[in-house]
Amino acid sequence: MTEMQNQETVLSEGAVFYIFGATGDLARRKLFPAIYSLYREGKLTENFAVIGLARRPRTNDEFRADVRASIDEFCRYQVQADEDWGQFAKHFEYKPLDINHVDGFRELKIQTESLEREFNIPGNRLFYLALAPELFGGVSRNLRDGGMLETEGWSRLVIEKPFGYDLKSAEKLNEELRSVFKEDQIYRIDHYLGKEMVQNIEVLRFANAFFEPLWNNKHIANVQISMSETVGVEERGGYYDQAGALRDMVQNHMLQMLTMIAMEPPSRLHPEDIRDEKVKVLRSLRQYMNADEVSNHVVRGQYAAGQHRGKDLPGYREEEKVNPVSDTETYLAARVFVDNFRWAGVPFYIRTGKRLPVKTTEVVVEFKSMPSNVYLGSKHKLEPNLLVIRVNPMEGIYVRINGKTPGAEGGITPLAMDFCQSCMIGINTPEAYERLIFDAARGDSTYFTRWDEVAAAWAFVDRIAEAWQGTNDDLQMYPAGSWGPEAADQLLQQDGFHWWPVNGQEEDTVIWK
Ligand SMILES: NC(=O)C1=CN([C@@H]2O[C@H](COP(=O)(O)OP(=O)(O)OC[C@H]3O[C@@H](n4cnc5c(N)ncnc54)[C@H](OP(=O)(O)O)[C@@H]3O)[C@@H](O)[C@H]2O)C=CC1
Ligand SMILES: O=C1O[C@H](COP(=O)(O)O)[C@@H](O)[C@H](O)[C@H]1O
Repeated sequence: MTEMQNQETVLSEGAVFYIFGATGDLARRKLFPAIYSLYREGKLTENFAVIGLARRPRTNDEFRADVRASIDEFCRYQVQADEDWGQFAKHFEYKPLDINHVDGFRELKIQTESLEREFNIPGNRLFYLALAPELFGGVSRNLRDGGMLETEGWSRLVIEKPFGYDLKSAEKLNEELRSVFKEDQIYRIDHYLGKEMVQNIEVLRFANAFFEPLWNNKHIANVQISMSETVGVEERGGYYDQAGALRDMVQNHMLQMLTMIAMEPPSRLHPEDIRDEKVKVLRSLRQYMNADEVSNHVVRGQYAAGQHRGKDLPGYREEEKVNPVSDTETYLAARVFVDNFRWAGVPFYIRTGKRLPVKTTEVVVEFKSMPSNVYLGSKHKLEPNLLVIRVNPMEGIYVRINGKTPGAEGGITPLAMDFCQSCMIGINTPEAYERLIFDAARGDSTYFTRWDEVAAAWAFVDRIAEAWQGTNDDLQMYPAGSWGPEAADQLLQQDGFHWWPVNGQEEDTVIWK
């Protein structure tokens, strides 16, 4: 199924899932727990198998023990009883394989056919590459040359970011994949698109009569997308030092969220119609024409040594596998414009950073203020209405309106209408990877990025990267545990705005009042 959105709630047909990189971090923390959750919820029935692949030797029993340990540590469901575990675990096998050797793929074919017979699976094959992107091309070719794509069912490739380093390398990678798979067989993961509240943006916008008529430059003053993280680069210093915040977060997650906010209503709720509208937004992004424009609109920073909740934290340059004189940005804020009819003149402010005081992802839509002085006198300044979509880790929707101050003569106070989804449903909502693996298996590509989206996002990001090349004049250091460079605040002050909520809070999560 490529065109229509598949609304199937159970994977009735069954499939073999191949986890390339089965001994790695992503498989352990996200993929195995996601598969278990799907099974526990009945979305995967008994007609599935999982084959873990990596170079390290493992017996099937050792592999199943690894999978169990990962579920015990990271899954939102606990394994209930040994019989249940045995029933689930028998679907897992391991094959040691170096992706560079085609012989291993021929053996994999034999193993696959045996599992397909055992579990009554009609030849559907989902190849999940939890591998470094340099290996994607080789795996694809060897899947073809080893006969793995000769099947009566479907074959799909799921790949992780980063999708290239810039537009040129992304094009090359895409050509390698496309020499084996068709575009509609390729599922490019952006895990933010699997998040509950990111998917909710469409519903909020298109299912509520009171948002869509105001959703334009006549009524919206600005949009803010903030993704702040308390963590540093952890053990990913080698990768991150090449990527930085621009490639790690902006090229994918931030621009994807921006497209969800800014896109036109799709003609139908079909994957290609939705993706058509998203790519139009990416193509409408105003390109910075030179280094001056980049420095006027983009702030980059890097964390220095600092403190968070009384704990001393090292600077970025002291992190493992990071170049001690690195200029890589760990913080980025930018003023972005979507130059189309709906959004002309509305700034979209985006910011992301590591080692900030709070872990939170939020989208704030700030509406234009009412002309208060007409009826209140100029001494009253009304606060603007806000719509806040709280994505992560708290999920919810906050709407701020103005109301009469109780008991006071003529007083006006901002009131909060705060829907805390996490408080009502708890953290037991499906994780992004659960949704995305399930969507890929049922052939729904809505929340995966199409090649033209990836290319348009790189074209935007490349201009910034090029302007930064060979100079670090504008790189601002900020203490770990702070809200990043002051220049990011000035970016908004220049336009008469400020970041919401006002910075400086130290709580576990941002508090909206
Ligand atoms: N970890 C995360 O949270 C996220 C990761 N990603 C992306 O996902 C991908 C995987 O990340 P992650 O799991 O962290 O990486 P790891 O380094 O932890 O794992 C890499 C895996 O690749 C296997 N591997 C390496 N070379 C070969 C080879 N020649 N043949 C077969 N297997 C090989 C390794 O196993 P062995 O050594 O046994 O061969 C290992 O299982 C990367 O592209 C990363 O950027 C994206 C978002 C989040
Ligand atoms: O893709 C990435 O995302 C994480 C943040 O994801 P979240 O779901 O925890 O908000 C980020 O830490 C990482 O650097 C980046 O590669």
